[in-house]
Amino acid sequence: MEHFQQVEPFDYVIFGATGDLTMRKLLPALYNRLRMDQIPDDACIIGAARTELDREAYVARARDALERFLPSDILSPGLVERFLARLDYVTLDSSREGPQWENLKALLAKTQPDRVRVYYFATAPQLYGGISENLHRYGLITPTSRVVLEKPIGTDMATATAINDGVGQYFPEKQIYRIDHYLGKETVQNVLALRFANPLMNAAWSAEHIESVQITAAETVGVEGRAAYYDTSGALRDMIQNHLLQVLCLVAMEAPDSLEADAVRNAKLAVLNALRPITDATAATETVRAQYTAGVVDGENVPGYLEELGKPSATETYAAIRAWVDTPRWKGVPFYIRTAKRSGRKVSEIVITFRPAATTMFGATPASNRLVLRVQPNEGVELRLNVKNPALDVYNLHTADLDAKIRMEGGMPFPDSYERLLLDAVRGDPVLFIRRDEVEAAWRWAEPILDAWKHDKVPMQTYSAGSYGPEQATRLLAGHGDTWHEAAE
Ligand SMILES: NC(=O)C1=CN([C@@H]2O[C@H](COP(=O)(O)OP(=O)(O)OC[C@H]3O[C@@H](n4cnc5c(N)ncnc54)[C@H](OP(=O)(O)O)[C@@H]3O)[C@@H](O)[C@H]2O)C=CC1
Ligand SMILES: O=C1O[C@H](COP(=O)(O)O)[C@@H](O)[C@H](O)[C@H]1O
Repeated sequence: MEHFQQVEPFDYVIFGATGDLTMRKLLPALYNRLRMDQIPDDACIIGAARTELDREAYVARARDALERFLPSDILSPGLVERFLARLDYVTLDSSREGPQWENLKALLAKTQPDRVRVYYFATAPQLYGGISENLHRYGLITPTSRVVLEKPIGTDMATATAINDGVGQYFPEKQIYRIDHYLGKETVQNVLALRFANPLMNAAWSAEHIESVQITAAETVGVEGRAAYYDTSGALRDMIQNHLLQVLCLVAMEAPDSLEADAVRNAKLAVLNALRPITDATAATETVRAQYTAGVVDGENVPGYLEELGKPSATETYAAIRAWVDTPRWKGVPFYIRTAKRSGRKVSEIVITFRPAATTMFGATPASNRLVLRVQPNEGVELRLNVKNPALDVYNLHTADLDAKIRMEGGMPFPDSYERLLLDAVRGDPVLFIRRDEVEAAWRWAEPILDAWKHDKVPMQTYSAGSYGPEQATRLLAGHGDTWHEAAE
């Protein structure tokens, strides 16, 4: 099915319907797709949470959320009413059995039983198994049901296994959609287009021509209202184990046979399985962890992480890792990954540094070609080339950047990544969702790093809020003669 077409009628049940994610991301995303005429008028969206609310009260909350989180120019009163008319709500403690489930059953019984049903778990992951069990107990899992699992899928292998087993007992793997919103980003999907639709790139995409790869996701925000969650997570679990490893997989994988979900997932899995383990013995040389201290971000004084938290903590808000993909294609190529809260700039990007030309023709060695895939903001692709300096008669080189901006038609903003993913679950297209074995392979690599950190094999560094991270992260690259690419303003 074409992705701009209307999807078939569906029932979307959101567990955690009063929460931050639903209000800030899910309802606005669904509204936007209704606005683009991708959601049919007989679709139903049912919120479920413990808070006692009737339908009207929930609709009022949803209206507030749309007004708060969507730009006013896309909020037309008629469309908002059309969207809100699709909503319903059940008060439900989803972790317990009880008569409240019959209310949900009654709402679902209003539509055809063979309609697509999406159960979206936007609540604490410890509840996922119990919700699945209750959906089964009350006969709500149909052959056309799908379940979308929000991150985090565990905090380590054991908890991930428990979550996956809990859900997997009632839903077969093909009905489970583990969301990673980075895969919903257009510019992340573009990695495959750039690599495999351009023979020029494809031919140069290996250790023979590539010297190093950098993957950065830095944010200016701190932990905002999510300190309780974040302090049990930290930068590695929050961003690297999932989002940045997924990006790394797309950069490093072999060409899949097709864009079918399992072909792409198998290719990603092969990369995860080829990641060189980082052990207690190597963690100190291959990883850096740090916490931000007070500083200035976007011209404003901000407190340090520990002050914000109000208690001591060993949770990192910055992580940098030198990873190695042990396949013939990537022999000797470091993959530098870093993520930060309270960084000097919000930027997510992939930087490919090519090996310099082996020529003495121009005197000095020409600069390395560098390809920057700007995931966000200022989405685009930039290629640094060596050209002759036209101001001089002699062959003096300087660099020039080819800069291709990736823009939506009419200058519209990029759709939020949740929009595409929410409807892919309705379409039954899992290609941008994570398979269980990928989650496990990612934990297999990440967990020993977390263990080494827990046992203080790697000292906790600090960095000022508003800076680009600790000095030790600069040294991580300097050993290989590399420097971090800091995106220009
Ligand atoms: N917020 C975000 O930006 C992101 C969140 N996530 C993930 O999404 C999930 C939800 O996060 P978030 O919205 O921030 O969390 P919130 O704490 O804001 O919301 C949790 C929701 O779960 C409901 N809930 C809690 N216990 C039960 C229960 N026993 N039965 C039914 N409903 C229950 C709460 O409602 P009530 O109290 O009324 O029951 C509330 O609606 C988490 O897994 C989180 O890690 C992932 C990425 C980003
Ligand atoms: O999953 C998460 O991602 C966001 C960053 O997402 P982005 O699309 O703005 O790059 C991060 O703030 C949050 O801590 C994390 O849980």
